[in-house]
Amino acid sequence: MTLIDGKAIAQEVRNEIRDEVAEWVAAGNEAPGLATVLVGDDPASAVYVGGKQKACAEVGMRGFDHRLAADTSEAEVRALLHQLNADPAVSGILLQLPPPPHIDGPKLTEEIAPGKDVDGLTPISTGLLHKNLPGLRPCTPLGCMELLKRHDVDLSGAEAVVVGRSDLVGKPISALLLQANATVTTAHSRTKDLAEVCRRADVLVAAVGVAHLIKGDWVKEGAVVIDVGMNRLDGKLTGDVEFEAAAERARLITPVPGGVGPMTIAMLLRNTLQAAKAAAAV
Ligand SMILES: Nc1nc2c(c(=O)[nH]1)N[C@@H](CN(C=O)c1ccc(C(=O)N[C@@H](CCC(=O)O)C(=O)O)cc1)CN2
Repeated sequence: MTLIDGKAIAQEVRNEIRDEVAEWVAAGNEAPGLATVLVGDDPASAVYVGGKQKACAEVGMRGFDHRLAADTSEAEVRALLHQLNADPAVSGILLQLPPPPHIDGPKLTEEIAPGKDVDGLTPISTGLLHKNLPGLRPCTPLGCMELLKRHDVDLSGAEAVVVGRSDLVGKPISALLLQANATVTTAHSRTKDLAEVCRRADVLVAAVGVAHLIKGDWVKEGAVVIDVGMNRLDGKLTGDVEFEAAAERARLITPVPGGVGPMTIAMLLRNTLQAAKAAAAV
């Protein structure tokens, strides 16, 4: 079994982006700018947004860090998103999820201009993804695909099973795997005999958000296992897969932490650079 070191691969990607940004700026262009919008004081979200802003600075991008009080109204967040849409210094915008309960995160995300949608979550980006047209793709699914690519996993004709159907991960990763010519099954909470469905996977992606739901003996011998889960169990961060038991059967497997998670921010930087370049081309 080989461990997929997401932390190291994310660092490689970040180094590549830093060089590309330097080249872009040396050619006379403005540095790309990323605006993050965080509503409320969820501690995990604050850590993720802090990580995004820090990563931005490290690769030479400009950061616009908007932190709004937990009782900010939807109308106020919408107004800020519109202001950022109109700001030429801002190449990419994201609304950190989940927002407080009185705010409809997915609905407000729709207010982000498609060209600045670096989370790839607006209906326009979703349409472009499913049509396989150029556009911005969601960061975590992109990160999973990058891990598979950097480990030379041949997806053509492979049986891929994705457990989870969220807009953030499950649905877009299923679409990306299909575009890479895998035979894709999207499983979910109503799937009958989930164990048997998982056992046929050459590539198993767990993105369901339930700690250790995927048992070791659900993993086919020699499979590649990508664990997107990020669950707190007894104060410890853990994935959706029973790691030790799964690792005995898998050929390649991501750990939690240190697997898919760090790739999310690396891919966000890549999307921001892509958005800046696309904006300059029009
Ligand atoms: N607007 C968005 N909101 C959320 C997204 C997103 O892509 N866009 N994804 C997640 C949170 N997230 C980024 O926002 C994120 C999650 C995890 C990591 C990460 O590096 N995890 C580390 C462990 C960190 C820890 O100890 O807590 C790892 O897995 O090794 C980065 C970003 C939901 N919201």
